[in-house]
Amino acid sequence: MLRFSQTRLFSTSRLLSATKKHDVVVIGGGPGGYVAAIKAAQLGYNTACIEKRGSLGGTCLNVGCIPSKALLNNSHLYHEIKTESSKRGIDIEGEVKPNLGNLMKAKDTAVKQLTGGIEMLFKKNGVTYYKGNGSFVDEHNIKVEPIEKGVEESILEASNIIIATGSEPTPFPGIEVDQERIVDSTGALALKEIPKKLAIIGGGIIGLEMGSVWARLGSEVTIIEYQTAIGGAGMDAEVAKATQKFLKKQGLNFQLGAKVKSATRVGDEVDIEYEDAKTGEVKSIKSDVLLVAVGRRPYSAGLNAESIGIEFDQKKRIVIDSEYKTKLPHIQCIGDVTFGAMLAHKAEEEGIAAVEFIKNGHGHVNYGNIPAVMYSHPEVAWTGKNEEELKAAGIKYKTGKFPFVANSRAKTNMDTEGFVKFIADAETQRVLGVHIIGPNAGEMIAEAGLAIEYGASCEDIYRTCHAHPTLSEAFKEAAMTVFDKPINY
Ligand SMILES: Cc1cc2nc3c(=O)[nH]c(=O)nc-3n(C[C@H](O)[C@H](O)[C@H](O)COP(=O)(O)OP(=O)(O)OC[C@H]3O[C@@H](n4cnc5c(N)ncnc54)[C@H](O)[C@@H]3O)c2cc1C
Ligand SMILES: NC(=O)c1ccc[n+]([C@@H]2O[C@H](COP(=O)([O-])OP(=O)(O)OC[C@H]3O[C@@H](n4cnc5c(N)ncnc54)[C@H](O)[C@@H]3O)[C@@H](O)[C@H]2O)c1
Repeated sequence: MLRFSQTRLFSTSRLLSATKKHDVVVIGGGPGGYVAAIKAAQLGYNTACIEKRGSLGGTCLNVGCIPSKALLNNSHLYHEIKTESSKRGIDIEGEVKPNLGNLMKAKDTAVKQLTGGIEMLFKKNGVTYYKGNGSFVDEHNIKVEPIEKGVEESILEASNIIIATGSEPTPFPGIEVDQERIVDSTGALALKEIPKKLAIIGGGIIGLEMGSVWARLGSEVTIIEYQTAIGGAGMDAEVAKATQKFLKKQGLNFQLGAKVKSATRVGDEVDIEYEDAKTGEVKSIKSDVLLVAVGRRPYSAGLNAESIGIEFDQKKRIVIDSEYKTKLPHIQCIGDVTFGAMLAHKAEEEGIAAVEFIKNGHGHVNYGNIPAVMYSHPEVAWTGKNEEELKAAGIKYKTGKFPFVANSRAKTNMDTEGFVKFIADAETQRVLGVHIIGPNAGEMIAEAGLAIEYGASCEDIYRTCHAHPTLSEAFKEAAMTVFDKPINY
């Protein structure tokens, strides 16, 4: 009934002439949506993906993972060259200075190449790409309002629909983002000059990654965080403490347990007022730029999902069941706009699983083993459980740690900050969680993921031969320390 009454909104002839039929229509071309679309096409479905940004890849490739990692990598190189060259035996004549224009150009090139690459993959796999805003007309029809001039509006009729509309920065009530002096993560990735002073509200992953970038380039960075620990949700408390310590050594300032009351742009400065959550003392600082990074919230504006009865929870997440189905079983939802960690690889996994549910009636994502990586230097990475979670669940565990200062490769690389920490079941030795601070921790954590997925014990890991001299030997030795003694420490 709904379907017929709502299609009357359009003139019949226009609807018929522009209606295109697809087996699967994906709304949103981010890591969740584009992966789902490619997988669906590979499984033989006539598939379309609607994206309104003008380029594929979503938040991650356009204004998230990829541009931030480009800036993190190159600012790290700059900082290393400037501060470490001479002790590594490289003499540099003249001043080493950042070239912000070229730094941004390198970032933009990476973004362009990778987003363009997805368009190629769509072509290769036969996914039809609609550039425009997708909104529900009824339970099976989606209107595409094109972003390009001269392109006709389309109606897509779909047997299966996957919503993957992502997330957006959570606004801070009363603080207006102008993307110049008061910025969100998108603005922080494109500053026109290096701020002398950068204040950041939020000591989560975005705050710490962007704080690292600009501190390396010369900004005096102050992080104002409401909690008494940094790192956001999921970071093991011991790791969070150690992370704060190394970031402090790198020049980042921290105001923890601090409740921001207001931030106002005054000319070319920002006045920020915050309150010590314990004492109530009100303090203020001035900065040239303020980054607001207090989390992200699900995004579904312009989707018209409410009109067809899609259910939302109080946090505006689309409610789904274990097969990613919304209240309407042919409409699934994945990625940032629904439950779980807001991470690109989590969205990708869900994209594949959702399509497999359509095809085979089963799919799989292990939410207990989604790695998280903070791309500071050293990197911070973890997967599985942290100590706090195991204590709360009453599970008996043992921990073991091996520092990179005792690892031969880290030593030869003069890159010894950090450690590998294992958490294992006290009785069975089964690995429950791994938490790493260290060079290339983001790569190393994949080994932990595999171990947890296959139910490996610490012994399974330390009896596996690891090449010498590699950083991964620290991983092996950390596994040894849980129930045995390490060799090199
Ligand atoms: C600065 C920053 C750094 C990050 N770094 C990392 C990282 O290193 N690793 C990591 O795993 N995660 C990172 N993330 C998080 C990651 O970007 C997200 O978790 C991921 O992009 C979510 O994917 P998604 O497909 O669910 O949504 P998104 O990537 O947000 O994509 C959704 C897409 O849907 C489109 N859309 C929305 N509504 C409609 C509509 N009605 N019609 C058509 N199109 C629509 C949007 O334009 C958008 O392109 C970072 C995020 C930020 C902000
Ligand atoms: N490397 C990565 O994987 C990566 C990088 C960037 C972003 N992301 C994802 O993007 C999402 C958003 O990142 P984020 O850093 O904005 O969120 P976050 O949730 O990681 O951290 C937000 C921080 O802001 C603090 N905060 C909230 N309100 C505050 C207030 N009023 N005053 C002071 N502090 C306040 C919180 O306590 C928290 O520590 C996260 O889910 C993250 O997973 C991932």
